[in-house]
Amino acid sequence: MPTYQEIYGSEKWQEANKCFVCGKNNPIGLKISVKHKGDISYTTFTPGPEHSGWLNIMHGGLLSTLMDEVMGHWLWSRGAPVMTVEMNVRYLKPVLIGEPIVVTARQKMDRGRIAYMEAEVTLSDGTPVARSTAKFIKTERGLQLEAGRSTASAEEETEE
Ligand SMILES: CCCCCCCCCCCCCCCC(=O)SCCNC(=O)CCNC(=O)[C@H](O)C(C)(C)COP(=O)(O)OP(=O)(O)OC[C@H]1O[C@@H](n2cnc3c(N)ncnc32)[C@H](O)[C@@H]1OP(=O)(O)O
Repeated sequence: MPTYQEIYGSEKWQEANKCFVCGKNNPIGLKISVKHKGDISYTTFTPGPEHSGWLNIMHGGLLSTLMDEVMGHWLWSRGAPVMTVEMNVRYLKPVLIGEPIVVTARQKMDRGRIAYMEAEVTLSDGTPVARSTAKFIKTERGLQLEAGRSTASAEEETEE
């Protein structure tokens, strides 16, 4: 089986990437790009009406999705293929439709197989609007599932 670097690092994958958040070729996706600087990863996003929950307010689930993604990219881009196992989210202020936001993530602690991450969403003037802490597990299980194996056979796989 190819390594995750071979799959996810290749141009071919960039084309095939159907990730709802970062896939450039997902027609209904958010199509964000995550950047990395020092010990943080970040992205920017401006919600449109299609990202609403309450009228004129960005859906909170999408704020969580963005934080999950940027925390995930922090780890992937630093050599750890991971899956999210836990997330806690605090919504501080509503984000209005059309209001640009910045999503930033960093690692709090690396404890072997589990990475403890934190993320924050701010408005462009720096006002915090949401925060998250999360745990990610280092695993290539998602890749095994992607390669067409069943969940049951992936569960039998112990070497990672
Ligand atoms: C080349 C670079 C390209 C870069 C460009 C690519 C970019 C690409 C970016 C993608 C960014 C994605 C961002 C979205 C990320 C998702 O959306 S991931 C999808 C959502 N998450 C999932 O689907 C996970 C579902 N859960 C599972 O599949 C399984 O539960 C898991 C996580 C694989 C764990 O399975 P398992 O290994 O059988 O679990 P288990 O034996 O119970 O636990 C293993 C160990 O972890 C511990 N553990 C498990 N859960 C927890 C927990 N919640 N807390 C603490 N410990 C825990 C256990 O205690 C155990 O510890 P030990 O006993 O070994 O000491």
